Amino acid sequence: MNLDKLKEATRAQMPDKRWRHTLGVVETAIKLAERYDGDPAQAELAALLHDYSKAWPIDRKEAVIREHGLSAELLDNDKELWHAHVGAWAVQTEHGIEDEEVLDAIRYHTSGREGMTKLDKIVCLADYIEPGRNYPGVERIRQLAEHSMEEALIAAFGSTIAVLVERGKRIFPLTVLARNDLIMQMKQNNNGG
Ligand SMILES: Nc1ncnc2c1ncn2[C@@H]1O[C@H](COP(=O)(O)OP(=O)(O)O)[C@@H](O)[C@H]1O
Repeated sequence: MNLDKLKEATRAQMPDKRWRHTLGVVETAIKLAERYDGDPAQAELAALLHDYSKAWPIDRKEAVIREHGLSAELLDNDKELWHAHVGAWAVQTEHGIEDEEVLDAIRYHTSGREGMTKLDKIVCLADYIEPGRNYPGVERIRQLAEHSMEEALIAAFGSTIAVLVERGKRIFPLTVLARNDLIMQMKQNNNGG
């Protein structure tokens, strides 16, 4: 696999603004991998590809979900969640990406999930805190990320859930499960020393 070709192919899927965001996520994911003993090359690849299908027309994303048997549950939930699953399918199909950890990190980067792997955490958190992000509370999440990915993600998921509640929108339950699971992990780590 040629990383430069993959970069060009990814860039071609999206407008410049989304590409700048992608580069910010790549930079941040590499830093998090270095800080938290992850694999920087794997983090770079997953971050590069995380929004691969974000800018695709909604009909194209829906067709992939229907025609290729992706989680049907997605169709009943916020369309913002679709690109993560469709993106994992697309990079596997179009570019032969077979690293399941990379595919899962792409698939769950928006919602999170229970039992998040280190790579899931790196990509999801990098997406929340890359330098181009500017939303209320982002500075606190960046600060938490200096010492704990789990604490930072608990705050990040909390802020997403709060915004959705504020707007009267439905919440895809996986994010609640992800946050609960991270809180449990923190408690166990604190008790276990
Ligand atoms: N649990 C959830 N339930 C419903 N919508 C969600 C949930 N988690 C995230 N979202 C939606 O997805 C959006 C996240 O998109 P964004 O942060 O732009 O992701 P990306 O990195 O793919 O650009 C949020 O604005 C929110 O509307």
